[in-house]
Amino acid sequence: MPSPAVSRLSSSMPGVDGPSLIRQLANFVPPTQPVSAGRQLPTSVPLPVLPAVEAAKRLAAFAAVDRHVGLEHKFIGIGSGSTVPYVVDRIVAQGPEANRHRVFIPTGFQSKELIIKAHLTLGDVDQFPNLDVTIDGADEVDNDLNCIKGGGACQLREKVLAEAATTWVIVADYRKNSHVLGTTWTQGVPIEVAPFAYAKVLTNLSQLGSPHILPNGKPGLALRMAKMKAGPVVSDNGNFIIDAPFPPEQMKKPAELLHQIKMLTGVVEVGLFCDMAEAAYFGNEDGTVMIRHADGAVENLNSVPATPDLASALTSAFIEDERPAPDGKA
Ligand SMILES: O=C(CO)[C@H](O)[C@H](O)COP(=O)(O)O
Repeated sequence: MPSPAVSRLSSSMPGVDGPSLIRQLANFVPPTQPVSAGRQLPTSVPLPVLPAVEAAKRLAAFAAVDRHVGLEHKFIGIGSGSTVPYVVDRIVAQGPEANRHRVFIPTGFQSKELIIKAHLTLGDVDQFPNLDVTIDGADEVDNDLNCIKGGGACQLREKVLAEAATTWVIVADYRKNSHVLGTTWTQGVPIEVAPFAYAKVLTNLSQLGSPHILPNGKPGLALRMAKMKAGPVVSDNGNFIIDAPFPPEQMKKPAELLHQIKMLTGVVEVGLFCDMAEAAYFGNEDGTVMIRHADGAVENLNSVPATPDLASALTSAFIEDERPAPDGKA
């Protein structure tokens, strides 16, 4: 349902319906404040229209920053992936004054570069082990906000920064919103392993139930190989990555599976993040954002403000509570 503002606008523009206007608004990049000694983004010209998935990522990131990065937040974890650059853009748009006394902690090489290029202050988690908030992407998120992460091989640092933060928030596009992990992210649970132990861990994972060939005939359990380099992917920590798919019966209990895998000697970290997220923000194709909270509540935002409003954050269009009724009836 379009917000009142969108309805008013679309009724004054013949031939423009609410959903299409929402889509256009979703593609509008807001004017931003120049950052001292940093890059200066356009102040009035919208950037080129993004493909729907990119626009959805941007909406999710903007909404999450507006809600979770306030003036009082000084130590901020920045995750990895293709959604996170929009998180940094929105933080930069809060202006130099908001960012002057903040320190940003990256989950890997990519986010370190983002922080440096945005002229934000870079720190590391060994200097700042207590973060106010970390915002990160995810490869898939289930009903209980458990996630698969590590598509970019960053899960070790990502989990450290998730645990170090008072609040851990996920930003993603609509394709990541799932009921059972492994439904859309089918290549398996990313597992970081000590290089010399990889063959032993592969054997262990096979014994745990990860198939070498999937039921559809595609390759299953495997050491992740690099695309533009001969040999395996090497993580920012100098380790290898194994991708281990498991049948739905095991993926339905991600915490149990996480503990089983983590107990294998040679495993450094597992890309299953269970019971950690406070909220997941999913940008949708129609320009709306769905927020799923850890307690089961679901909010739908019909729009995201063009510029960050540090005082009042977002306006919730409406709130649906999807928690089961106390008597157990739907
Ligand atoms: O876990 C990750 C990297 O290890 C990323 O957060 C995950 O792959 C999501 O990335 P994107 O925002 O590109 O979908």
